[in-house]
Amino acid sequence: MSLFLVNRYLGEEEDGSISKESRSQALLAKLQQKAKEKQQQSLTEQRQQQLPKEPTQQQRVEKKRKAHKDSGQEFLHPKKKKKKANVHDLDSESHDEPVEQKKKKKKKKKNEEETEEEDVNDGQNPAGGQGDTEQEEAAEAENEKTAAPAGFKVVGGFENRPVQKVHRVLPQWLAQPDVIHRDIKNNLVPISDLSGLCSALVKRLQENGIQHFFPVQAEVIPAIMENMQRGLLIGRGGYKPRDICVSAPTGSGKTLAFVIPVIQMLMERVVCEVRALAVLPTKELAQQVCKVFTSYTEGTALKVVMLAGQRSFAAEQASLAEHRGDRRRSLADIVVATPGRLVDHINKNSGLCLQHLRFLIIDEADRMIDSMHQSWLSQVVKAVYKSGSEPRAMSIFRRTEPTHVTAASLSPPQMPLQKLLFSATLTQNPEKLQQLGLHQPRLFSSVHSDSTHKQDCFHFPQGLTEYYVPCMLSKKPLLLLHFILRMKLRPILCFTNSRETAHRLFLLVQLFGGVTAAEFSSRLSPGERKKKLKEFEQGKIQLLVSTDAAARGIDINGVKCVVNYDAPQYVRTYIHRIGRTARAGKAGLAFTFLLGVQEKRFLQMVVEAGSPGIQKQIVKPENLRSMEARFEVTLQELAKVIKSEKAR
Ligand SMILES: Nc1ncnc2c1ncn2[C@@H]1O[C@H](COP(=O)(O)OP(=O)(O)OP(=O)(O)O)[C@@H](O)[C@H]1O
Repeated sequence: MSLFLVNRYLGEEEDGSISKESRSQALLAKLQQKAKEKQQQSLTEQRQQQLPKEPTQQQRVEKKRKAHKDSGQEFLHPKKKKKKANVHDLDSESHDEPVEQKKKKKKKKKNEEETEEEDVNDGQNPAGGQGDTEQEEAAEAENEKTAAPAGFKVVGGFENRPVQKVHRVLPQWLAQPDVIHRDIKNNLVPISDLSGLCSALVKRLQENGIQHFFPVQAEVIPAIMENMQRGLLIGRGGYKPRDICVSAPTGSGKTLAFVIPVIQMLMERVVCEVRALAVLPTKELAQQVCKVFTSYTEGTALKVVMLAGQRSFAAEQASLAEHRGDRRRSLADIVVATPGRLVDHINKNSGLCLQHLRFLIIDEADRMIDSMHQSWLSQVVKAVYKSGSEPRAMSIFRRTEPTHVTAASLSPPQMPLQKLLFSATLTQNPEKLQQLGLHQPRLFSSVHSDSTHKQDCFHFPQGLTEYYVPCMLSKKPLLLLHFILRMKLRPILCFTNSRETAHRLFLLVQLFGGVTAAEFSSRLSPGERKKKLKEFEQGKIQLLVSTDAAARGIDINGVKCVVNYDAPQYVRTYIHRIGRTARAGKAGLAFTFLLGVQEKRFLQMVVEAGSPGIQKQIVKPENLRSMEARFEVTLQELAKVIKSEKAR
């Protein structure tokens, strides 16, 4: 039995009498005939396509007939006219003068050539017309050039259109944030107006001199605490609470906006477990936030531990948990950490258990997003959803890693993990924020950005006055000395772009004399840095020359003036640097020294970032003259000091 039946096409006549050869010839002839037909069809199609552009011969004749009628001249059909012209030429040839004859001969020859061309054109002109005027001839010649050779389709008609600008459309949560007032002084809210705060916390606030909440605190604290009625274990209505993003100016009080509600919500906890984790980019910032947490947990059972590498790993480990036999007992409710050290503790299984984590606070969030390549967040999330040692039946509030929201995924009650993001320069780039895996985020912002707004526009502290000082490179140190010694602007926090510049400038000012100065950079140990900051805050140091190590988040009381000795390259750096002054609604001054070549770009950058206005401050050369001689001597001394430093 055959499995397959193959039918072959044998042509229309399935006559076995016809030989194979003649059949194939017949087929070939048929195909050729079809190809010819197709060719002709495509030719007629092309002609038809061009027809609307070119009037038909009949239309042209009609048009001419009408024109001649209007002018009262005799009308001749183009073909007849051509014939007549030829006859006339021949006639005149025999009667004209010899010179004229020559000319006419030449002309005739030319005409003949042209007629030949026309004939060729006629043969190929799809419209089939014969040009009467030179313009028509030119047009037909052009047609000949562009007409497709038979059987080919000419591809074309492409234009160079300008590319349309793509307008950014922000997701609704980013485009329509809960607005925070920028004006602190006129929008203070008495602490008694905020319900839900326990009396111990209110008392602590008052002891720290806080009678009113700043606008950011008045908005964000209730938003974090709105899940409180359900306790820690389930979000409102059984749903996972929304993550919260806060973008508010430098010095607007963002730290207390998360410290207060987190403490309030953890206050009622029964078992000590790590339930809040605050991650900050630097040791100094971790220390600062840890200090605030410690201050407000005083008198409560809550314990705060810092993991930032200030102490040895073993010491940090010991502060996290204690082990009795095979039982582990957590010693920390709130952990404040830098990402590197945190990952170390997670990986080395040092006793840090994050399975009960309720709040993940990401301060200086935009900077933390930039450090996402360290994958600290994915490690934290992994540790949070790690299955515990307790039996499955016991863990009623067992956590599963978040997936798509479905009825099934929502049905078992889960202890929620809520992310709280804070920054003065929070990115509005949804792609970047997406990296944080936010859950139905809610944005609080002092910048109301509609969807068409320029990307990343920020608000500056209201009490801040910005200046730029045009200067020459060689005069920069003198300018700084002029600001401290003549204008008596102190204390000054001065920023340079490198630690070498910071060091030399510090040495120079110290050698010049008349002012107590210090440097703040990675040249110093963490202990030394801490000491310098303290002395600066206490007024023992009048000029602190720093790298960007002190640009972000550092809260130093009483900085009246910030000087950008080196212009910052990025607008975020500028905002954070100048944000070390004019904090908590106070006034402050910011000066930026600009070389001629830097002016245009810098000013444009600052205006685009949303600066309310930066003013020009000119320091006349004669104001610096009296210090110049001393300055020259100091420079020589500086060279010696640096040489000896290098030798060492
Ligand atoms: N309600 C308040 N009343 C009085 N002072 C306050 C209040 N809230 C905060 N402060 C003070 O304001 C200063 C700035 O606060 P904080 O450091 O939290 O600002 P920030 O918004 O985090 O700034 P940055 O963006 O620079 O980190 C601190 O010295 C803080 O003690």
